Amino acid sequence: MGKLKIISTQLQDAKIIEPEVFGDQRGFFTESYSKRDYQKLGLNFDFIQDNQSLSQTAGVLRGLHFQRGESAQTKLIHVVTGVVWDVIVDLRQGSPTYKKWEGFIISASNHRQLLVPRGFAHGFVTLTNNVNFLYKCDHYYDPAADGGISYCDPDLNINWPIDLQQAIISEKDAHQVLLREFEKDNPFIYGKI
Ligand SMILES: Cc1cn([C@H]2C[C@H](O)[C@@H](COP(=O)(O)OP(=O)(O)O[C@H]3O[C@@H](C)C(=O)[C@@H](O)[C@H]3O)O2)c(=O)[nH]c1=O
Repeated sequence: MGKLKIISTQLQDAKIIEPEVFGDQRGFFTESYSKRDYQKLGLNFDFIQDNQSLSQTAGVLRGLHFQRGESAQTKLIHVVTGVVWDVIVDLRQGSPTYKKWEGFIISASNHRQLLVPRGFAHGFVTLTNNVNFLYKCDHYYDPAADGGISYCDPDLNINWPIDLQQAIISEKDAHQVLLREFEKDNPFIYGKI
């Protein structure tokens, strides 16, 4: 059992969590997730899918992604090798932080976890080679509800800490629509809160 530190962010309901890390001459040990301890902090989620991605080089940009409506996912993310700049955007109409974004350094060495609430878009860019990125989700992958918006949407104006011309981006993410176009076709990405 380790002590968890929970840190608020500028965005409503999004949290940074710092698990206790026990270091010794071999390296370290940490409980990367304990349902019981998270529940004690009011982080009461039923995580049912774990995902891992490897990004082989610095400059890989993934996002911005979310699942719509009933299939929306809470994500609990962390990094086990390397460093990312992670960004979240509150897409919940009615939220006091609707359409605001915030970025965080999440790395293997800072052990930080980011709790991304349902109704948020999520993305990251790798700042080192060989980034192993892990996240838990509380809803299964639902390709029919898969949603994405452009990482360079001028209405969001995300200040990515890299040269975007050099970024390595999937075909899908290179062609994501702007939030305002997405919302025209899908008036309720998540619903009003
Ligand atoms: C997300 C996901 C993808 N896939 C498949 C679909 C596709 O063929 C392949 C690669 O998917 P993508 O290109 O969407 O992978 P990626 O761009 O890494 O997508 C991820 O990006 C980050 C930012 C997130 O927030 C995640 O929720 C997820 O959307 O994996 C699954 O089978 N299950 C899943 O849960």
